[in-house]
Amino acid sequence: MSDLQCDVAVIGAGTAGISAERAARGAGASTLLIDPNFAGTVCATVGCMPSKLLLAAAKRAHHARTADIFGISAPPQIDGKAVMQRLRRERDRFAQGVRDGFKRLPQGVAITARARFAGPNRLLLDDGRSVTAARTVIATGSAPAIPGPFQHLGDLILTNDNVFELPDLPESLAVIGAGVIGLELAQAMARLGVRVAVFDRANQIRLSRQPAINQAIAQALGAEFAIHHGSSPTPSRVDGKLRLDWGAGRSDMFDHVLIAAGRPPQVAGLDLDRTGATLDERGMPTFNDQTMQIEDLPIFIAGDVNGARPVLHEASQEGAIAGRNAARFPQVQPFDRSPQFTITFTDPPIARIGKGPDDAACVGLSDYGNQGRARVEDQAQGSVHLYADSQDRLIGADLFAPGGDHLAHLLLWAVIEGATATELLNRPFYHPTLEEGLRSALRQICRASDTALPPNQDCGNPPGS
Ligand SMILES: Cc1cc2nc3c(=O)[nH]c(=O)nc-3n(C[C@H](O)[C@H](O)[C@H](O)COP(=O)(O)OP(=O)(O)OC[C@H]3O[C@@H](n4cnc5c(N)ncnc54)[C@H](O)[C@@H]3O)c2cc1C
Ligand SMILES: NC(=O)c1ccc[n+]([C@@H]2O[C@H](COP(=O)([O-])OP(=O)(O)OC[C@H]3O[C@@H](n4cnc5c(N)ncnc54)[C@H](O)[C@@H]3O)[C@@H](O)[C@H]2O)c1
Repeated sequence: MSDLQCDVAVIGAGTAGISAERAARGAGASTLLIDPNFAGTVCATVGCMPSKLLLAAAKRAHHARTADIFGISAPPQIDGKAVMQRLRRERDRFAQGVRDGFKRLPQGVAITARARFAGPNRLLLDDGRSVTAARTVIATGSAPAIPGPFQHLGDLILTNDNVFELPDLPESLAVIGAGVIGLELAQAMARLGVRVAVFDRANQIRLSRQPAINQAIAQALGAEFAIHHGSSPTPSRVDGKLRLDWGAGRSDMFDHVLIAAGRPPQVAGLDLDRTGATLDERGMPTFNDQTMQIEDLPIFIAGDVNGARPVLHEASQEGAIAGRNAARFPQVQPFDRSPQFTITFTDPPIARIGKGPDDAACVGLSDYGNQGRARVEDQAQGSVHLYADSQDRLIGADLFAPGGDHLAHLLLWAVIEGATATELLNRPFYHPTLEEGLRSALRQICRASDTALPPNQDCGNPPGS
């Protein structure tokens, strides 16, 4: 079979791979983009977008169910088939957009095959062809880990790969893993009327660096569905349904189990040992996170597959850095990376920004349990913890608060700008907004760091702020 040649081969046509190929080609390299499916990215097909579509339906149901507090009664009728149809209709539009992008690639760039290394400059494709590539970008993503006891349960098992294909909502769902995927999908399903129970082997929620926030998450979400900590239940199939046993005689039956127990990098089958890279006990190479280069090899690694920052905007940026550097190799250029930034789209959302409490000289707390605008909207719960250095400069935040996905962006941008609490307090806060709630935390930081409050701003609060 034929041997293909290129300056830069990109393995994996997900978010990181698409971005890497574009950057390498933009920098003048001849490229190949290799993927067995070209079905669309994980984000569009089975990740970010369908999960947010399910959460959006759940939010509508929740608002309708809780409207009576406003004097409005609208008990929701949930048509599970229609919920899943709308999800797939919208999801398919996003996925089609990605596939349309593949059609616009220059002829011959997209290679439909699975690749593995035969050497640092040589790839073998599963259709018998081979590729001689001066440089390669690995962008093969991650895949759900299925704990051993669940591996033989056949159609009772769901992961993010097939849960969005359900024709109808199940009546009951067990979820293994109280992490990001587990809690987003558990809350969505529960709000859509599914009986949900979440199991996690850890003794507590660990989504936040702030223990008080982890407790608040457990309390708030635990009021909507059962969360069993410190448990790795044993599954069995009984009369076509799933039975879970989790010690001390406790057991329950479910229609399905959704596995959300982490997503390890997809490196199996890549034969990375043929690249000359030193691999750790998990088979992972070391790489520079400012250049995405593996050691001093002509090989770069971007996106979930490097296991460092497994979220979309990072995959996209890492792909751009890797693709550009692959094209320029050996003149690779380091790029500054932005602070850590993750959002879990529960209601309220959970976010981590920048550095955490261990690096902070002072901490400011805004309690959203009685915040004005949050009360107006019947969303008053949670808190924002802001971290600052000794000069009252913001370095990070942890939050679980209404509007948290938006607040998190403001805070991240303030951290990137190096803004101080005083400077932020000196900016206008419209009334009544969720943003106003941040002022308590900012004022606490000014006091703790012995920095003056802005002299031209009132330090009181308008009613309900
Ligand atoms: C349910 C869920 C919800 C999520 N929600 C969010 C969210 O709201 N916000 C957010 O920021 N992130 C979210 N994420 C994470 C985000 O989806 C990922 O960080 C992102 O998709 C990673 O992109 P990637 O390019 O690294 O991998 P992928 O998009 O998975 O691409 C990897 C590609 O590599 C290909 N491949 C694998 N092996 C080979 C091989 N040997 N040869 C050739 N090709 C190969 C695969 O076919 C695939 O196309 C979510 C993830 C999941 C699972
Ligand atoms: N909003 C977002 O940005 C978003 C949404 C979904 C997914 N993601 C990405 O996907 C990644 C994977 O998400 P995830 O939720 O699968 O992983 P995770 O690491 O967030 O959570 C996995 C959980 O499963 C538990 N667990 C593992 N094995 C277990 C077992 N055998 N029994 C019981 N519990 C077990 C762990 O203790 C952990 O709490 C995330 O790290 C994130 O990067 C992001």
